[in-house]
Amino acid sequence: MFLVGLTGGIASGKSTVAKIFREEYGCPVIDADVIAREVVKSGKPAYEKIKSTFGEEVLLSTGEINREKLGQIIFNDGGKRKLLNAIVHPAIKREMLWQVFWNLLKGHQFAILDIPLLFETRQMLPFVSFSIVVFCQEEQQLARLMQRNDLDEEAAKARINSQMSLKEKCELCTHVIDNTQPLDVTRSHVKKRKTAFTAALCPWHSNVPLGDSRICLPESMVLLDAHNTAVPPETLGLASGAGSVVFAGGSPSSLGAQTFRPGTTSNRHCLALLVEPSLLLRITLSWFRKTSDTESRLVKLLWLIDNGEGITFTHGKVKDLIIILHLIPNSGLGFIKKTSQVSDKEITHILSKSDGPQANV
Ligand SMILES: CC(C)(COP(=O)(O)OP(=O)(O)OC[C@H]1O[C@@H](n2cnc3c(N)ncnc32)[C@H](O)[C@@H]1O)[C@@H](O)C(=O)NCCC(=O)NCCS
Ligand SMILES: Nc1ncnc2c1ncn2[C@@H]1O[C@H](COP(=O)(O)OP(=O)(O)OP(=O)(O)O)[C@@H](O)[C@H]1O
Repeated sequence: MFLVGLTGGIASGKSTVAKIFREEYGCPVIDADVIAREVVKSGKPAYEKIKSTFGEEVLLSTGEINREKLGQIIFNDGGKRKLLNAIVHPAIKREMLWQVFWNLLKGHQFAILDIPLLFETRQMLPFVSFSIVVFCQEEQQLARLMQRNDLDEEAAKARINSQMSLKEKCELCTHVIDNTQPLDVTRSHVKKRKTAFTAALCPWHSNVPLGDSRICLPESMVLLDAHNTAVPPETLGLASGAGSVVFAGGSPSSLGAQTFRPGTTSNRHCLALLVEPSLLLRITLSWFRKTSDTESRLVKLLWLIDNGEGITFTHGKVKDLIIILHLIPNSGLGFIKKTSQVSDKEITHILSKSDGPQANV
């Protein structure tokens, strides 16, 4: 599975384009604005922090956040905006990764992440393989924003100026969708992009971008086991291409971090086995089936993804089957590591008995 970041300026047409992807092509769209509303609902941790940081004056009589009031504050004060972002953005990122994971389980080959601040915060940038900027002219943006939100020019400009300019974003993205014309023209641009993304789907392992620092995950990891002896060359290539940090060691408790030196084969004591997402999925699903407490397991899994950590099963004679669930652009899902003696059949058997992760790496 790969992810496509959809961004632009305020009111440049992201939601309009996202709707076309979703309704006309059935693409899953994960919308940061929608999530941003969910995570600040009354009672949620972010809500409590907003209340204590900004005071009761940003609440409605119902107790919910007064979005208009909070908007007036943060779009006119960079310091306050930073405060709000620091409260809300981690929760948005977490929920986005959660939804990405669900879409993966549903078998979607790619998902669109609609993120207005993709390039400003850069939080989700490491996860996207492509980025689309929805572009329109400055005067169109201003007019559309004033009309849609019923804002005067000054208020609309404050919102526009709180973001990176559209021109700058166009230089950072991989694709631009021109939304300066009537919607039918925009629709035809979306169609072209959809076709390009579908064409980008190829066997997951041959689709890993090597050496492109912009779209590789700097923090992507491969887990290596010091007791094993062989490193498949493609794994080395992948690791070095992705600028990976490699963890090496003999057991989960003795795993120590060491930086992988791209291009060297000096770290001989390891076996990192890449498997197709379908196998990973089967393993993951078999794990979920075994528990009535699926939700908390998923939360934990998400945490592990979020933190780029692994999961260790310690059932039976195999002690170090380690599954790394780490989203790698273009690559499917991540890495699985197991000891060389274990066959897939044995893994299935072990997992059928396993009661889930016993220790985190
Ligand atoms: C300030 C809030 C309460 C205003 O709510 P309101 O309903 O008026 O606007 P809405 O949430 O629909 O956002 C509209 C657009 O404003 C822009 N925007 C929103 N927050 C920000 C921000 N912190 N910085 C710059 N632009 C922003 C985006 O382009 C977004 O699409 C709300 O936007 C918010 O909670 N923002 C912080 C969370 C955030 O950064 N959201 C953007 C998604 S990453
Ligand atoms: N091609 C177009 N022609 C005319 N109006 C358009 C066009 N595209 C979008 N609009 C209008 O412009 C406004 C902003 O569009 P939209 O809500 O899609 O922007 P957005 O980038 O998602 O905004 P935000 O950053 O606030 O989430 C809407 O009222 C929409 O109907």
